[in-house]
Amino acid sequence: MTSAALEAATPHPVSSTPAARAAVLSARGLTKAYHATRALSDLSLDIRAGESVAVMGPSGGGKTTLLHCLAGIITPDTGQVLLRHDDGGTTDVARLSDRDRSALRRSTFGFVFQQGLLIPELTALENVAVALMLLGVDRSSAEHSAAGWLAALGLAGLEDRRVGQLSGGQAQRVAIARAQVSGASVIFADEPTGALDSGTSADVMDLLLRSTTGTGKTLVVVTHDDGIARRCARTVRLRDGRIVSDSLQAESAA
Ligand SMILES: Nc1ncnc2c1ncn2[C@@H]1O[C@H](COP(=O)(O)OP(=O)(O)OP(=O)(O)O)[C@@H](O)[C@H]1O
Repeated sequence: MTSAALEAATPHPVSSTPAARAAVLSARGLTKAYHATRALSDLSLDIRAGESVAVMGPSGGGKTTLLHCLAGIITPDTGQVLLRHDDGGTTDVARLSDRDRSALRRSTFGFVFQQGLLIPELTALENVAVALMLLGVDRSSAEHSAAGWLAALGLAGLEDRRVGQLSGGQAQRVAIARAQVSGASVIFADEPTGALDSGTSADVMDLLLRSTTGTGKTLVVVTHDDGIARRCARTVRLRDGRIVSDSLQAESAA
């Protein structure tokens, strides 16, 4: 697979001009508590367009809560999540209605989780195409785009397999395709390789990076795996809902 093939499969390529390196997502003073548990504590973070950010730290440190706030899956108790648009305008994701946050998640964000969240009754092709059909794209066009993404991720020939007939690594590649087929510009991944062996994990992570930051998109990955974090350009460590370190990798895949 070449990056040209990936770009060809991307229906809405994202600009990678220097101007696009401004923060695409800015968390400002995020606080989130679950009863007596403070999951996030006055947390601020800028994520630049086109960067890969690994979010690490001990269990219970607030990684998933941060990712869910950034992605508009949940709202913080206080603070802002500013999403910058191509025209320079911003939206505070934390202040949108449930309905608008759902629409934003479908159009602008993509998600890859540990289990892939694929629908077992559907084929690989249908699992990817359904993301476009939910946006109103007709079935034939959706399946055409889905087939392009599957091919770009090395899954040509497996389009008609159901999820149970795929290996863990193949299923995660389907999930990567589904996360991006709608033209999402920011991809969120929570332990995307957590269920894979180390060799497969490295391959899937490389594909995730090449298909996202490799084509100008932004990737935020929650991981416990140092090997995955080292492949990202930047690592942010959380503890007790606060950022305790934020560092750039000297060398990385993105
Ligand atoms: N829905 C919830 N209800 C109650 N408490 C929650 C909920 N979600 C998270 N928490 C608590 O908030 C804190 C942060 O959780 P979070 O899942 O963000 O941490 P994490 O760093 O992702 O942990 P892990 O590495 O174990 O997945 C933890 O103490 C957790 O128990």
